[in-house]
Amino acid sequence: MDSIKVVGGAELNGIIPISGAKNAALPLMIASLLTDETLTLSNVPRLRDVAQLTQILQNHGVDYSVNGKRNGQDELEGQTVHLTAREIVDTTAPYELVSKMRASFWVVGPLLARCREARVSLPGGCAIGTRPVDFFIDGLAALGADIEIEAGYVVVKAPNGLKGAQVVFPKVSVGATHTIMMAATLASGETEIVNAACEPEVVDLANCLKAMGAEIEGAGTPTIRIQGKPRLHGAHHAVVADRIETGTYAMAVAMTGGNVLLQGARGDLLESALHTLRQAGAEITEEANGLRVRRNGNGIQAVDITTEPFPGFPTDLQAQFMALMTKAEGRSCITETIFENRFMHVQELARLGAQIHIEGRSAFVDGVGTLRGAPVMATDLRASVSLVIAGLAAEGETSVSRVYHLDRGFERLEDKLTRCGAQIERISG
Ligand SMILES: CC(=O)N[C@H]1[C@@H](OP(=O)(O)OP(=O)(O)OC[C@H]2O[C@@H](n3ccc(=O)[nH]c3=O)[C@H](O)[C@@H]2O)O[C@H](CO)[C@@H](O)[C@@H]1O
Ligand SMILES: C=C(OP(=O)(O)O)C(=O)O
Repeated sequence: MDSIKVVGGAELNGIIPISGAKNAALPLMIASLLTDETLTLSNVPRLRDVAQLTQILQNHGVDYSVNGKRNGQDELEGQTVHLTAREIVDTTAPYELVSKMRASFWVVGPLLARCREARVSLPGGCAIGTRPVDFFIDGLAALGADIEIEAGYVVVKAPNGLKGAQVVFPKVSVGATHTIMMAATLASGETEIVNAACEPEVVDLANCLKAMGAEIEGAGTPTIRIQGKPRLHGAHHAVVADRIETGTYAMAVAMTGGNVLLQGARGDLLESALHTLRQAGAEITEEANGLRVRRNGNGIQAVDITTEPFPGFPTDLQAQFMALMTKAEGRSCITETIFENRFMHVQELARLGAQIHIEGRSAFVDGVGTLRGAPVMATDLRASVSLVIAGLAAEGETSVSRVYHLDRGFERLEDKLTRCGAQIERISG
């Protein structure tokens, strides 16, 4: 299995292009199931999760093609993909495919809305909590679906089609919001989603659905209203910039020092995280073509954070922020409120010399002067990249194994960091 070798100590200086967001690209690709016309998506990142979802969609009958530019720039740019679900040939999403990635479960909404039935395996995904699907089941039932769980599969049927209704989520869920919003676009009448997720990826999906002919109001607020339509049509949509990749590299620069332009980044998508980074001592400025992050000389201050749904501090940046806090001056308290098991990076950061102890939902990080490189391993995507960030500032060599986690969500990670002066390489093995 491949690993990533990082030799710490170098500052980061230069330009890092920000890719299209994984967490937007995935639901956008799934939206192609809602129409028999072609959905064209540009700025799609080249990631393992995108390849995995492509396989799942192809299994349903989606025709998939890519036409990136065939010149030297191509490898640096997001790809443009065309997805055409002229006919759904199979309404089953099998365990072998769905168990690898949480978001693949979301096909249940479009398949049910378009074909009036679906059989979708219970999902997998990052091991960060139990991650049930009760909100999806209750939401689809509210739209009139009959639902049974059979041998690990969610079997949904709506022989007379879905009917618009009020769907109230007990807790904010990004995936359940995506799924019910997509299903409701083809239901009869109005659907109101109450306590909807406000994440930028929900807004991006809503914008694409609107371009496909859906009528949606309120995306980005806790109440979304959808007027169902008999059919949607093809469209062209560009995937929004990845706010988690943006925050990750901003934290890497805060960690190592230096001066990097995060090209194409949108500050309005991660104000809470940027505010926290400024409090910690990073200088962040908006420029015409992105965000510039600098830290020159000054130390990093300890800051407390609590993860929250958007616009709060994102759980997907918690591990990276913890890595930064391992070298801060003072004690930081990091509280995780979204997932009950998202501190798996703590014991690995400890291998590098970090001082962290956990009390319930909070981790207390006492900054240390020096981290020292070591072999480490992570069990999920953001935890893995937090170890890379720590390795960039550690003395000596850090080797991060289970690189396939990083490949799920970070496009050309080693290349982007190397171009800014980091000593980082992939070791095949
Ligand atoms: C591919 C993608 O976009 N993944 C993101 C998405 O995951 P995902 O959509 O899976 O996360 P949710 O927003 O659904 O999860 C939020 C919380 O709701 C709970 N819950 C959710 C559904 C349900 O039916 N029942 C239930 O109890 C979850 O266990 C969790 O505690 O949002 C998370 C929260 O911002 C991010 O960390 C993930 O990166
Ligand atoms: C948790 C994540 O992904 P997933 O929901 O696909 O497990 C993530 O992107 O950090």
